[in-house]
Amino acid sequence: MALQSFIPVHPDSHFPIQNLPYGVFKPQPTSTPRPAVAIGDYALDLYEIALAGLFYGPILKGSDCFLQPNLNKFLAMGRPAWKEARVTLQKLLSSSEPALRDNESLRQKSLVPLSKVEMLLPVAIGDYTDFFSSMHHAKNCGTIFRGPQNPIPANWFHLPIAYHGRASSIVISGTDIVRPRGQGHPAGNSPPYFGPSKKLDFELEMAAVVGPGNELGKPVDVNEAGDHIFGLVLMNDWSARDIQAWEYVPLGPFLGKSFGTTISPWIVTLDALEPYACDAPKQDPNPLPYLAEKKSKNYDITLEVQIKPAGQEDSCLVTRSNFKNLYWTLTQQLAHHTINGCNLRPGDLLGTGTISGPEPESLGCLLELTWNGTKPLSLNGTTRTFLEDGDEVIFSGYSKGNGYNVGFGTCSGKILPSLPC
Ligand SMILES: O=C(O)/C=C/C(=O)CC(=O)CC(=O)O
Ligand SMILES: [Ca+2]
Ligand SMILES: [Mg+2]
Repeated sequence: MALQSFIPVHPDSHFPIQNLPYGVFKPQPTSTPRPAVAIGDYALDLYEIALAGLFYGPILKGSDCFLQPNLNKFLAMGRPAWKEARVTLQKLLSSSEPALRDNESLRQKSLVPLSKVEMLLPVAIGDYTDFFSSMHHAKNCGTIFRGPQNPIPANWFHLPIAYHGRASSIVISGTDIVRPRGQGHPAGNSPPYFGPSKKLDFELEMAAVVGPGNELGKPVDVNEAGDHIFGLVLMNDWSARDIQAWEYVPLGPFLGKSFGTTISPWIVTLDALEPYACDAPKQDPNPLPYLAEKKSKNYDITLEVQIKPAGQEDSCLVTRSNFKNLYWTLTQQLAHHTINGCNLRPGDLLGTGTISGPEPESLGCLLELTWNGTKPLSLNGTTRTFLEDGDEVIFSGYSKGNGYNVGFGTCSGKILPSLPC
């Protein structure tokens, strides 16, 4: 019999007791931010649980890590603390445990309906890096941007390629995105144009939230890199393809990406995802020893993108992919990031890169789905090449258990018109 909570959880919910993802919320507009885990339709306020003395384990007893306005302090404590918290919270919320179940005043204080809370960024993100780890995405983008001869760069099979993103413009799901303005790729010999992007896109990604991190000059071993990853969120690396195509040579993405990146509010821990671990694809050629792992692991997480055009009641599914499509693993990404001595810090965000699968219905962005705007998609009676003002893009992700989902909720954002030129 599966573990059950005393709080009723619908079988379609993303937040059963097997999940317990971490977020930060405000119970009321004037309250200070508080760490929480999601359970069914509620946020369990960890500030109240800590004040009530219910974290009784040797690491978390008396700790102020849940009295903070973000999760950075808890993340810095590492996997032993994360495991202890999970054991404590699964016990506290289980149907057989009276401590919270039978304490009405604590239940009133600590269980807040999700429909009433404002979710915030769960961590203070010091640095954000975005990888490029799906081979299907690399091949399609290479073909579109550089032509069909050698679409995948020679270095791609030897190292997880990445660019440094902009942490300041990472926003929480539900935040509107203003269409960026910029210089667009000129056609033929004409000069570049300036104006609102005409090729605004989403990128279906996930991102790893870094735990303890490493000291400057001390790389993380690839076989220990898992202990440096607290969990995963959904991420939309919004991309202006016309700006990107013109600016990216030779230093990579800049203003075509840095106007906004959206993440989902609940961090699903690697411990909750462990039952969905699967083998990563075989790598050929073998990576260099510092990237060769004893066990190369992905996760079976279904990922979906819906677009809801302005004024329409219903959203329309535009793609369905899976995290297991990634070629470079999270642990290889993290080890590679530190191999030169670069230090990662608690709360840093590592995007996986766009997660495209092999099938035409599993491509992770409109650049690929519409082949750079040449093959429009049909959407509930209308069509799309790139995003239009008023479009809302909604990502969701989940792993299916026996009678429940370990899910990520949604990651959404709506496009607002650009500023006047
Ligand atoms: O092929 C290129 O030049 C770049 C493609 C991307 O947009 C890269 C990116 O953001 C990484 C990714 O999402 O996979
Ligand atoms: Ca990206
Ligand atoms: Mg971005």
